Amino acid sequence: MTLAPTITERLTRARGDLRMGVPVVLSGGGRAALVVAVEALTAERLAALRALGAAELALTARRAETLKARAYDGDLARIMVPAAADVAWLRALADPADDLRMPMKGPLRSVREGPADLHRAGIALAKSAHLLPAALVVPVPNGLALAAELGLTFLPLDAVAPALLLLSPLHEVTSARLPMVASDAGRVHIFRPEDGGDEHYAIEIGQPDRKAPVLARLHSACFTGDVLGSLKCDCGPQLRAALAQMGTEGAGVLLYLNQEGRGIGLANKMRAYSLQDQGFDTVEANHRLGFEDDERDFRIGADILRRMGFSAVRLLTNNPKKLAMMESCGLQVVERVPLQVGQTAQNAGYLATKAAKSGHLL
Ligand SMILES: Nc1nc2c(ncn2[C@@H]2O[C@H](COP(=O)(O)OP(=O)(O)OP(=O)(O)O)[C@@H](O)[C@H]2O)c(=O)[nH]1
Ligand SMILES: [Zn+2]
Repeated sequence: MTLAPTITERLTRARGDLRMGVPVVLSGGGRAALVVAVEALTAERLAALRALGAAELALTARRAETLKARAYDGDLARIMVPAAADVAWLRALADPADDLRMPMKGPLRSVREGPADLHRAGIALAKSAHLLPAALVVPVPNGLALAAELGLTFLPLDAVAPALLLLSPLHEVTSARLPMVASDAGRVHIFRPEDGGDEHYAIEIGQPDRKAPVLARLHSACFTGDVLGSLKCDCGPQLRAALAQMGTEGAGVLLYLNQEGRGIGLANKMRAYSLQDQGFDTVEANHRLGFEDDERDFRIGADILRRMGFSAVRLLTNNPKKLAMMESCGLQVVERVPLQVGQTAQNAGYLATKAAKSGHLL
């Protein structure tokens, strides 16, 4: 039935549901479970969920490590939720904000038996909704009937798992001329993903030759650096220096990718900043929150460049992962153009950590 939402469209709905605290139904391998993001869970919903059965808390192995909980499933841990546990207990396990003030949260008992695929999908969904990567999972006997009865989004795992890995196709919505400080000959293109996710922007300077390597920059959104002039990172100066170099050369493309906080979203980045004020570095802070160092999908940048007609780039970056990803997406990187600007007393530690732990080139 062509009017029914596709699996990708249902995933987008599911992200909205999770952000509101509404459970979704995940089903696969003859099992089904209600899944809700801990960050948005209310006491009323928790009570209603517990009336349906025993709950398990799915956390990433990164978060479990800080909590000293066993992660029998490799990349994640399934924590048994005691009968007396309330929303505050669950939140404290999901959110590291008070870890140092209240380090003893256990003893935590992890589930060892049975598959973790529904839990894994729940965590992936919470991450993609830019919520803390923690999901409450309540097994139910008949997921499809329950979803129909309660009007919940129903997600079959065999379709969801591959869809979560796919890059949603993007298309250009519109473009317009934009004279800028860096160049009079600017044009902003808006690209929209078909899955209803965040739009991304391409800022084209001049009229770059599609047959020659283009001076290109993949810039990830940084509200604090780009807009507020934060001294904690180098994003704002990098943004302006990249545009200035394109202006001087007369041609280039800067992609402004809405992947705030290396893909974890602004709220989680601010949580990471609070942890950094407690003494953790940029990588440790991500891990304590349950994220990997870098959750960005650089395929988006390669896809947009290709759609604009480019096949080779001179890439402005210090990040070797961006170079590797461009190449693996079929874009030839003929040159890495270093972009070292904006060093401050406040970001020296941040830049040193990126060089030491994330392989950034100096
Ligand atoms: N999670 C997290 N994100 C941060 C932090 N500081 C900056 N960011 C984000 O990191 C991203 C910076 O991206 P880029 O400018 O592409 O930096 P990069 O990966 O170092 O690569 P190049 O600048 O190309 O060398 C932006 O999305 C920022 O919002 C932090 O401490 N934690
Ligand atoms: Zn920044």
